[in-house]
Amino acid sequence: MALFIKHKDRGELRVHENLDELSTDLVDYIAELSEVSVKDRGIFAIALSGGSLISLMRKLCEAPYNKTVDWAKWYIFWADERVVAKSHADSNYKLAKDHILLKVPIVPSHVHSINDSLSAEEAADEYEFVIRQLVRTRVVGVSEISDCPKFDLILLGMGPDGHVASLFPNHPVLDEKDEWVTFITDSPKPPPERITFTLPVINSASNVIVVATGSSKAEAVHLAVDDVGPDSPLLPARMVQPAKGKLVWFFDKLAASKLEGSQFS
Ligand SMILES: O=C(O)[C@H](O)[C@@H](O)[C@H](O)[C@H](O)COP(=O)(O)O
Repeated sequence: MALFIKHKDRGELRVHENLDELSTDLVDYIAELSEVSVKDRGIFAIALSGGSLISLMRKLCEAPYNKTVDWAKWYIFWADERVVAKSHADSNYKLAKDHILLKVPIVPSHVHSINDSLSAEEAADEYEFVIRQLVRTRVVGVSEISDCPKFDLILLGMGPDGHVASLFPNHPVLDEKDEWVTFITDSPKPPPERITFTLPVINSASNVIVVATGSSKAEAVHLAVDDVGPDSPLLPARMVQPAKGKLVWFFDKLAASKLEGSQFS
């Protein structure tokens, strides 16, 4: 049975028995956030990442969600993207398109992916420009506490090194304060060229979900969530701290096995 825990300062932790249970809870929670956002703003602006997260979201294409979710109100973005052609197997856009976007009635003009004919730097600049236009028209909300966009939901996976989006440990882009979207050309996880939302944008969202599964993530989950003290490495996942928004972690038992209390091992 799943265990839901309110952590004193790291948001809500949801630990699941297995991937099937996690996936069911994840899509149910996303559908709930969509409903609330559509009721409040008439829009659900959601940013995706790549990795296993997308296959864990596939139940959204099935009953009841394929009929009950207000797909026409969804606007899709990417929290990070690999700078490759949209038809390339490494493209986060292609991953989401093949598994989800083609299978639900999302309005094609609401899907905002990067321009794959540009360099990483140009693609990041242009993507930020696109988001700025959509903030101006309030398709994307605006944060009350920063000049950042306020996405209704940002969905992140986490690597075994604790990276989220394309924010890797000890990389200088972790310090980026001014840009909304930036680029890297030296990603330790291939492919090397990527664009990514910066931490101020992630931390201005109304809701952030981080999904981590499997035993290879257990140490990073411990470092990202537990009170490990200042001498431990500061992982990008630990720097995910929405100022006003709600943070929810979705783990399976393996990823949660090194969390303090170790009731999950
Ligand atoms: O572009 C990417 O590489 C992804 O956005 C990346 O940040 C991913 O979400 C994590 O690496 C976790 O991936 P897994 O869930 O597949 O381990």
